[in-house]
Amino acid sequence: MNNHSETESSGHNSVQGGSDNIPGWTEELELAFSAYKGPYLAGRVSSRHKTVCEILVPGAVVQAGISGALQKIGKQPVVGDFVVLLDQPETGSRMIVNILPRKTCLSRGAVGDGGGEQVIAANLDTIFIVTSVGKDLNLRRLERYLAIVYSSGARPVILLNKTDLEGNPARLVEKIQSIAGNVPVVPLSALSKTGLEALIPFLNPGETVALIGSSGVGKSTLINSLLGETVQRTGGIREDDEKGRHTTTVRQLFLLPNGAVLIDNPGIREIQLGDSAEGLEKTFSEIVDAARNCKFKDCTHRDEPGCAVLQAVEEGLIPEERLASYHRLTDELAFQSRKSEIGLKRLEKERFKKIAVDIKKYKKSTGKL
Ligand SMILES: Nc1nc2c(ncn2[C@@H]2O[C@H](COP(=O)(O)OP(=O)(O)OP(=O)(O)O)[C@@H](O)[C@H]2O)c(=O)[nH]1
Ligand SMILES: [Zn+2]
Repeated sequence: MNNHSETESSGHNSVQGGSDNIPGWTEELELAFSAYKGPYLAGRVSSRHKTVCEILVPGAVVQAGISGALQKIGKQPVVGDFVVLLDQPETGSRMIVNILPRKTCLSRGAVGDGGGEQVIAANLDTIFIVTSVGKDLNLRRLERYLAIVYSSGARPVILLNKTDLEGNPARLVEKIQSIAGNVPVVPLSALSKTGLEALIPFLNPGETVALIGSSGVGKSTLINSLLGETVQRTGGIREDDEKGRHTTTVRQLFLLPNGAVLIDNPGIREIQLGDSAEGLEKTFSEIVDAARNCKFKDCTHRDEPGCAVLQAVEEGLIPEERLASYHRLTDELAFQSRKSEIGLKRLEKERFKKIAVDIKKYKKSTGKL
């Protein structure tokens, strides 16, 4: 507990200073944090704004800036991060000075020139991929989401929502299961609150679950149903985001009564395929298995002779559209990594340009020019 100004508690059970410990805190984190002696606090990032983060500390939600040293080395705290705060009672402020080791990491290939990956959220145990009956149901899109989730290290679970609108949900579950391997597929209706009990095994105390899925599939409705109340989703603070646009931010971390944490973050919802090479292999494991028997080691399974994958398609063991989807996603990945490589090269060039200018300045100042 501390005596600084704290965010007012608004009463319901989203994380608003209602928790006596840090949700998701583990013994490993305790150990990592024990290295810090002095006026340090541990906390968890519940939302991220341009320059400040909202942090859950035992019994409160506080705001903290990000230390210059952390920014200098390019370490950016994200939602779900466990962080070390330097408490500065004399100024009444707190500063994030380090990020504790991440267990899992949801990222996307950065857009723009920067290259590299952009981490969106950390320490997610499970990700609910939400889809719904009707026209949102798209196996190819689900494959894409699966690849993303696999590469994050979190466990994927597919939720088929709005089953109240479907006469035969079991048929759809079967269809999804055909591309999902061992990933659980849970039919439910967030609106009529049926089937929610099947989610209990994935909502364990201390575990963190995030939701992804297209707009309109019912993610907000599901969160509300799980929390058993209507959470205010409007009236958030307006603040500049990274692009300098105004966005409405809302509370993004919710604590279930049993101690499970739900994260609903716009950046997570909109995730694109990033650096998911490993994720693709897990998503299309039957293709990877078949590929072991291809004649050429670097077979692309398009038109090579002796391709075991094409053979499996020919024999009807692997659906043609499944291979097409694999090709589409691997092409996309190759394109993105080329793009970020170009971005990195450009960065490098700029860095050298700056060094050259610095040398010039130095020579000038020392009269060597
Ligand atoms: N029939 C039916 N409608 C549902 C169900 N769940 C959600 N809806 C409706 O679907 C619409 C979209 O639901 P939201 O919860 O806002 O969807 P979302 O995924 O949060 O959408 P975004 O915020 O745009 O990403 C709303 O009109 C909901 O009432 C369900 O189980 N059955
Ligand atoms: Zn092949």
